[in-house]
Amino acid sequence: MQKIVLKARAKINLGLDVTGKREDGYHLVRMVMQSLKLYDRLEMCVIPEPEIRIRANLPFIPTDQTNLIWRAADLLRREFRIEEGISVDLNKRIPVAAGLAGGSADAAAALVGMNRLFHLRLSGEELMNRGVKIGADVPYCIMRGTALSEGIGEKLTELPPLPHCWILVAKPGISVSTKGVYIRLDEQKGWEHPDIDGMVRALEEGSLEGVTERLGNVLELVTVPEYPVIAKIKQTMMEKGAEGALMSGSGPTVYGIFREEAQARIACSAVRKSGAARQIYVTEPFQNRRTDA
Ligand SMILES: C[C@@](CO)(OP(=O)(O)O)[C@H](O)COP(=O)(O)OP(=O)(O)OC[C@H]1O[C@@H](n2ccc(N)nc2=O)[C@H](O)[C@@H]1O
Ligand SMILES: Nc1ncnc2c1ncn2[C@@H]1O[C@H](COP(=O)(O)OP(=O)(O)O)[C@@H](O)[C@H]1O
Repeated sequence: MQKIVLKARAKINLGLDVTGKREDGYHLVRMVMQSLKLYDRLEMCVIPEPEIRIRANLPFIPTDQTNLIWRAADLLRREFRIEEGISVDLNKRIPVAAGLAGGSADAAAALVGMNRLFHLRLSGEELMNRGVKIGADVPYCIMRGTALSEGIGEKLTELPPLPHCWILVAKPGISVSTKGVYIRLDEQKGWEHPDIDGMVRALEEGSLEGVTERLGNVLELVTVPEYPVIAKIKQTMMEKGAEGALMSGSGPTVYGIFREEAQARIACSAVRKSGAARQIYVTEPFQNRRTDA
């Protein structure tokens, strides 16, 4: 049986602005997205039984229909009337419910895997159109690299790569609901919008400083007052030499951007010592777009 291995990359939001709301409750966003080298590993193979079988290395990851991998496989199995089943072995390394799009990245990888295993010949764009039915960030997780994300997350524009740097990600041991954070943002009277256009220009100029001085995420307006640990981690990272630090997505993960690996590692030890987070990784931007959907 043919077996394929895929890497599902985590993402961070360098910029996240909310500009409106659709009638179905989804928010209109303007986000600068960046993939990370941090990844989950998926091993996929076709099985004769008409089932979607998922196994995961961590006990708390759902392996039933609520797993986004299951939904991705089911979507293509139904559309293409595939009779065989699929087995997926998930090795999860991306912190879960963290604002790092781990589930969306897994779903994106599963779509790509199904496309290859069953020779469906769908283009990247065709996969992205299906991906958004699973989650707003799935199309971006198919594209990867540095991108501007608009609409609810499905309108994507490729951007020049983030200049090389080191990224420290730290997830505090709290859980926040993405839906809840967006709903609570609606209670805010208005907010200062992050300079997304300026960040795009900085990327075009290849200026890391231009990016780091514009890091901004309006969802922090909801989470930072409620969870002081987020501000605490940001402060520790800044004190240890980060060029900038921000919460990713709906949180609670905080990342810091460093010019040198050694600084990132010192900051990593400081965050660990402070007890503010246990899941902490030093990683780098991942810049390869998916060319082989
Ligand atoms: C906040 C972000 C930023 O990149 O990332 P995460 O924190 O999830 O990583 C995304 O907008 C999350 O995208 P994703 O997690 O794929 O969203 P979905 O599963 O489609 O939606 C979860 C819930 O979030 C809300 N939602 C999501 C996206 C969006 N543009 N507007 C919304 O209001 C909806 O209430 C929805 O029910
Ligand atoms: N493949 C998956 N990996 C992780 N979580 C998943 C997956 N499929 C479904 N989930 C569920 O989705 C929730 C959010 O997961 P995740 O994608 O890691 O969050 P976020 O979008 O905030 O990064 C989890 O609590 C989990 O129950």
